[in-house]
Amino acid sequence: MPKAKHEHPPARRRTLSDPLAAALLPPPNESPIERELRLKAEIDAKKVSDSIDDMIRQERNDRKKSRAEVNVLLLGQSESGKSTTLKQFQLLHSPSAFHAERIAWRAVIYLNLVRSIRRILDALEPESDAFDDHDEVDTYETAAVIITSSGRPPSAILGTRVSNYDSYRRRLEPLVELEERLTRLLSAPEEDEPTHLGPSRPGWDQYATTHSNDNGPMSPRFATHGFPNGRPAPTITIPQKKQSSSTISRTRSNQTMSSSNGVKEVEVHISKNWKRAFTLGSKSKSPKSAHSGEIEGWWEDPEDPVHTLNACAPAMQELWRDPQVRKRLQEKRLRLEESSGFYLDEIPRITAKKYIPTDPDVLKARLKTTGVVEHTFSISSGSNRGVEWRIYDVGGSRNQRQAWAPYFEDVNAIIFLAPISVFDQVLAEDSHVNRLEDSLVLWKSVVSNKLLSSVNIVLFLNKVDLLQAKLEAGVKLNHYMISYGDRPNDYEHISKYFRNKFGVIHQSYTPNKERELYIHFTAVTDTRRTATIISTVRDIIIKGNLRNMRLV
Ligand SMILES: Nc1nc2c(ncn2[C@@H]2O[C@H](COP(=O)(O)OP(=O)(O)OP(=O)(O)O)[C@@H](O)[C@H]2O)c(=O)[nH]1
Ligand SMILES: [Mg+2]
Repeated sequence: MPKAKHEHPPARRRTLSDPLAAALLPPPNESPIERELRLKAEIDAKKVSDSIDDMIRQERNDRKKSRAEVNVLLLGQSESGKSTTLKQFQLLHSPSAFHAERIAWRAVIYLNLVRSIRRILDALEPESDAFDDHDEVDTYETAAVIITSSGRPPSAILGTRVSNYDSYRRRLEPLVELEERLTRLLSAPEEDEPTHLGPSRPGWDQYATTHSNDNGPMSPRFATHGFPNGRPAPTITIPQKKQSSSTISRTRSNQTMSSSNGVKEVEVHISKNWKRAFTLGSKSKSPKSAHSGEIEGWWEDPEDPVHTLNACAPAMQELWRDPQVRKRLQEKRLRLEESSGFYLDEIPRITAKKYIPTDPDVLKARLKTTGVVEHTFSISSGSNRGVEWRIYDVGGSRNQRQAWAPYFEDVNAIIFLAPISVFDQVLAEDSHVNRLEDSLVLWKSVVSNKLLSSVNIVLFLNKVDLLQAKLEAGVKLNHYMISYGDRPNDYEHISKYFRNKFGVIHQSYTPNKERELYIHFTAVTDTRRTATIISTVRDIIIKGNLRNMRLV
């Protein structure tokens, strides 16, 4: 029943050209008794209307409950740990699917390793010092290069010479071609900056499975050139939901634009197809069969990258362990350990012919997200039983952020990731912007967003392991954040400081003063620790959701 019909007629005069207004006007010459009866009838009618409204609301809530659906959006700058958090959700709630995909991460891990080696070699290059000024701040994707040469001691500028440099270059030459090959495999050939995945060389094509493409249209490359074996091409799969084609093309063109700033990196849209494409389907069906040796594996294929890696392993190992190299990296403030460099400590294992990525390897594999990746799973135990969770993982770099807004409307909760170890780093996409400052600005814009006012927000102050390591290495926060003053440069004080800084922004800018903010210190690559946090977060989200539904 339309509400307007039961409201008391307002005192102001209504125009009689409005038939509804005319109908609601009190009859002319109404007696006091008639007026009393009319008002009573209106009050009764309003009661009926309200009870109908209540019923409708209840029905809607019941419907929501029976669907029991929770939409969670992972937000935060690039490299904040969103995709890693999604992997942890997968590992916790669909472990068999996660494990089935492990082998597909091999290419990414290889590329991460090869890029780390290349970055070391570049850093050792004697001429590189000549260009080492402010505009040359290293902004490679997985870079952990922090600051510029300004203020460095002259010894650092001149640099330690690595006596075996030429020999390393020569012995590791095959990796140059391998890096290109892997990049092409994981990228689209027609774009300067890779944005999606696809085998690009005949030797690699055979790694694709013959599954039909169940996840979207053929890629332009497939349409133009075709693939042998009628194999489907992996495609960018930005969910269509609420996204017009213009949004999608805008996303794409922005991705291309970002290459113009000289930042070369692999951007890969994680899709089922991509994972299938690199499951080495025809040769090895699963890690189990590879172990059991029932069927021959990729290691018997001379085209497989493992052979180049395996052959270069001793040289890689020597390079990484060379004290002169370590010294030079220190001078250049290159902290590879913080990014994909962790594979450098595991060279023999990772380059082994029958290497199968472990869970921690997959969690550490770095693959930049473009577009929005959706992952759905049901929780089969505890108070969340039967709830369908839909988690959206977005690309966090600046040119990706315009794709977030369409997801704000339906979201129940946001997990915002702010890495707090990055206080001395600059953005990969803009070397003039401090990463932590960028996170704070982004945080402010999310918490102040009116569309999100009733959305539960959980803040992950992430990468605390790296923060600890950095502080232990003597990096001073107050060199980068003057406001920190002369407080102790230890984890306890600094973590509190960050908690407070983010908390105050929420308090000051939230449009909903009732909203509680949940803050966790996280290292999302750590499975045990993250599993506990995830289960707490799940409960918070479910409770908050029920509370919100009652308020509908
Ligand atoms: N040591 C450590 N590494 C982390 C942590 N969180 C994420 N990483 C690593 O940081 C890198 C970037 O993480 P991602 O999850 O890919 O970052 P993202 O937010 O999805 O980045 P975009 O897709 O570019 O938006 C990966 O190599 C992760 O393994 C952490 O808490 N500790
Ligand atoms: Mg990501």
